[in-house]
Amino acid sequence: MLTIDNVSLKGINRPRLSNVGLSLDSGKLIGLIGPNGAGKSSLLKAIAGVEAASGKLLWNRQSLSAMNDNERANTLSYMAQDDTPQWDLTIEDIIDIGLLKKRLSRSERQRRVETTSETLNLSEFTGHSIQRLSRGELQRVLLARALVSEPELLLCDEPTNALDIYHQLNVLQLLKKQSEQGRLVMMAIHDIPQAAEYCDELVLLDKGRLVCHGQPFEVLTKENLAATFGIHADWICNKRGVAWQPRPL
Ligand SMILES: Nc1ncnc2c1ncn2[C@@H]1O[C@H](COP(=O)(O)OP(=O)(O)OP(=O)(O)O)[C@@H](O)[C@H]1O
Repeated sequence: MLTIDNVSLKGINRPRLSNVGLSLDSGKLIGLIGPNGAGKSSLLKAIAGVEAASGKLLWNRQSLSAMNDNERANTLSYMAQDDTPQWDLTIEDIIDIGLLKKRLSRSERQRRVETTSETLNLSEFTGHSIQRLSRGELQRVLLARALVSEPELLLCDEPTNALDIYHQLNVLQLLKKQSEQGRLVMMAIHDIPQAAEYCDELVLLDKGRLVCHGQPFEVLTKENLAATFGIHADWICNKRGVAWQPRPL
């Protein structure tokens, strides 16, 4: 269980996070939603320890900030938004970085890198330099680097934003599966219908504040969508499923 207690992070004109408090259970896929600048990335960075925030961040009652590098690496993985490594390394080298702090035999490392690579449809790029990949291919490599250590807590900042629709669905199903295996998976996501369909719970942020946390139907109310995104959205149910029609207020 992740406990986020009164977490704040300073910004330039206004706080990036203001007294955010949440309890999130393992075994769930959590979607972080909110408009640009709401604080989604800031919250993921604070949990990952990339940014030093005030307040408490506890993983199973143990302080994340008190963990040493090895303990942290054995607990969580963080996939940043739009990370662009400049090194001329192969995709296997990059995925293997996710195992740097794990004490595994060479063969076990190799096995895990291969399996994760296959899961993300990256096998055809074996031996390729990451400098020759498209943005979407690179995004899948960076997700593989986060997944390969099989972390209890997986933090992904917009893991699908550069992907084609096939790979978006593949990654969402994969993250869902990770949560079903007992992990806590948190992802920032802008696609509201996908967030509603795949996530067990949503966390709606706006201007660094927590607006609402709950099941998708509890969070995606007309009032919340109007107040945070400035949109009016009708959810339409018909024989083909559920669609939504957003328009500016
Ligand atoms: N390093 C930084 N120093 C100061 N302020 C920052 C920094 N990074 C981001 N901010 C500000 O903090 C606020 C929250 O940014 P954050 O990146 O967390 O938003 P977000 O919800 O992830 O947005 P987006 O949907 O655009 O990715 C924004 O107003 C942003 O301008």
